[in-house]
Amino acid sequence: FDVTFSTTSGHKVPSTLYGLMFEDINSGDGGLYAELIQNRAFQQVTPGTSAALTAWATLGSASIAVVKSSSPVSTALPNALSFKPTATSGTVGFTNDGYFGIPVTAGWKYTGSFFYRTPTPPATKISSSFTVGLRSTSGTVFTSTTVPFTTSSSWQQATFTFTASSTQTSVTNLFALTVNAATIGELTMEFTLISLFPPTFNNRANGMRVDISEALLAMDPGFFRFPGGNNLEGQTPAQRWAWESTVNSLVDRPGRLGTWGYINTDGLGLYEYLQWIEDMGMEPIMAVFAGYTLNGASVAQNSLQTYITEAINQINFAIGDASSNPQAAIRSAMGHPEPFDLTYIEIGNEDFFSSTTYTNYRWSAFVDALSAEFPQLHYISTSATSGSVPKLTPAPTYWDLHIYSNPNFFINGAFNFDILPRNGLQFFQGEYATTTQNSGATLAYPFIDGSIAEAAYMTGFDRNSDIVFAASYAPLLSSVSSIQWTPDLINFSPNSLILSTSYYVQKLFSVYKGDFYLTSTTNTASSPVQWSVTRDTATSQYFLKRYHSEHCSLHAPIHPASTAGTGTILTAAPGTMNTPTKPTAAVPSNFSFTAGKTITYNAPGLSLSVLVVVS
Ligand SMILES: [NH3+][C@H]1C[C@H](O)[C@@H](O)[C@@H]1CO
Repeated sequence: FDVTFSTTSGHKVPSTLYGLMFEDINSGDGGLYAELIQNRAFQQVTPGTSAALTAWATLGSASIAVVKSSSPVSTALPNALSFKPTATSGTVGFTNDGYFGIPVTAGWKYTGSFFYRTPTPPATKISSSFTVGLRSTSGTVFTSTTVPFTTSSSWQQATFTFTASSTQTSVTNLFALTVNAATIGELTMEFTLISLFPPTFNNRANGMRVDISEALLAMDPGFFRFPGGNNLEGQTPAQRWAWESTVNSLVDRPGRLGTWGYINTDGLGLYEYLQWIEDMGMEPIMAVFAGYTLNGASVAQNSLQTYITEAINQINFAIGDASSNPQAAIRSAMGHPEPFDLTYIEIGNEDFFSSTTYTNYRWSAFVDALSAEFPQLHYISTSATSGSVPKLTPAPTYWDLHIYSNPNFFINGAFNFDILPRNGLQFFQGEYATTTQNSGATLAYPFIDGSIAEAAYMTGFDRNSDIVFAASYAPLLSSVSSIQWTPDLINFSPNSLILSTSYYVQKLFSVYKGDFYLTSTTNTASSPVQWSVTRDTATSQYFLKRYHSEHCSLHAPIHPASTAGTGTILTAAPGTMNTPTKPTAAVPSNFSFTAGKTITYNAPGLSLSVLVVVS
């Protein structure tokens, strides 16, 4: 195929063109959010049930149960772990097995804390010490430290650190809190908010996992859509993601039964999201609950004001003036006096499942009220997973559309945006992924056929980035041990990541998006080769991204001076996927080539190549 491209005509590429969509779908607690202790505060559990003790077990001669504390540590955290030795000597205590394991990594400084009290302290106070540490399930202690205590009926908070001196290949490890029974006899003590963090990204307290953050940072992501997705909505209004329950101290956060059927601690709350997004250099696309819930119901028009006010307060938490606005004052007290950067607000998620209420009143009620309060922000309307541009009043200027399909759809869809009107409406491909094979078979992990098909579709995002301002694969993350939606861009275990073939496609397009799209000859839809050419003005590099579904060569004239070029190619045999057992079955490789007046480049089928030349 001959490709010619202009070095002058084209259009700017928005910095937000490629980014990340996130919600807690087996991906927040135990994933991006770095807390290592599962069920750390017994949130939203029923005392006395075995489920209330998820992840906890006794160690030695002791008994434990979750109780409703007679004097809770806070209103938000009414429950506590009641612990009682059942012997008067020996080491006794309890353990937590983490989120499907706990990594022990040499050099890591772990930071922990817990609240404790003695509901009925002895007349003569007892002073002793707890030992906290990490150990194998067979009792080998990898690291530990001691925390002195004196019995008291009021809650005390202990803080501690310890450092691991070895790296354990197994993650089947335990956090243990023990005490010498000889010192306290059969005394009942209560514990809650028992927390342990590894090193976090940018060393933030209550922060995010380093390896996941770094893998995402390597994608040069332009934006971060949060907190959902379905997890924004909940099954009922009472179960929605309510921002106010996710801020202030961890003792003030009750947690909630998330949309995906497990309890969210909300330790990853609005502040942590915004701080991490800022640390990662991304633009937030912050969603507000808009009155549609996943039981199919919509909040009635005359009951919306509560949620409109909640959305206004959520935005003020992010960008309000801390000296005059109470929600902004919470942000300031948490450590960020200055407003966060915020431009985009999404009103709801996939609201066209509600058929009429978004069109009839919910969109206009929210966007009229919010744009009156915050005229400087951009408001994104949502859609169902397909469908035409929504008929909304006021007409949206930004529209989020989602598509999950098979390789053929994405290969045939490379020109889907070329035919759309240039009338001011900006598109956000907020969720997309190859979820099935062309046969319809579902995918446990992305596979090269689907990832390369996504690349064909993404050449369309480059070419139409005058009206496509953002695009993100979904879902972004999932634990390998607890999965509800496949495939995912990245899967993770407690100490490893599986970067999928689609991860590499997203990374190549995002890292080489440049800042200016150069008009080039194009192919036709469903062709076996699609390409896009962009330029990075600062480095005067040209990026030629090419998707190949079959072997062919491509000739591209390169303007003066270029002699040497560097390239990256992702290719693999049909059906190849990166999995927990074969995490690097398909990874990109780099090469160099001689540039000149033209480039002749042969690429195998099922490949994505990026050719970089300096003009
Ligand atoms: N049903 C998908 C669409 C919704 O917005 C997400 O929560 C789900 C997984 O990405």
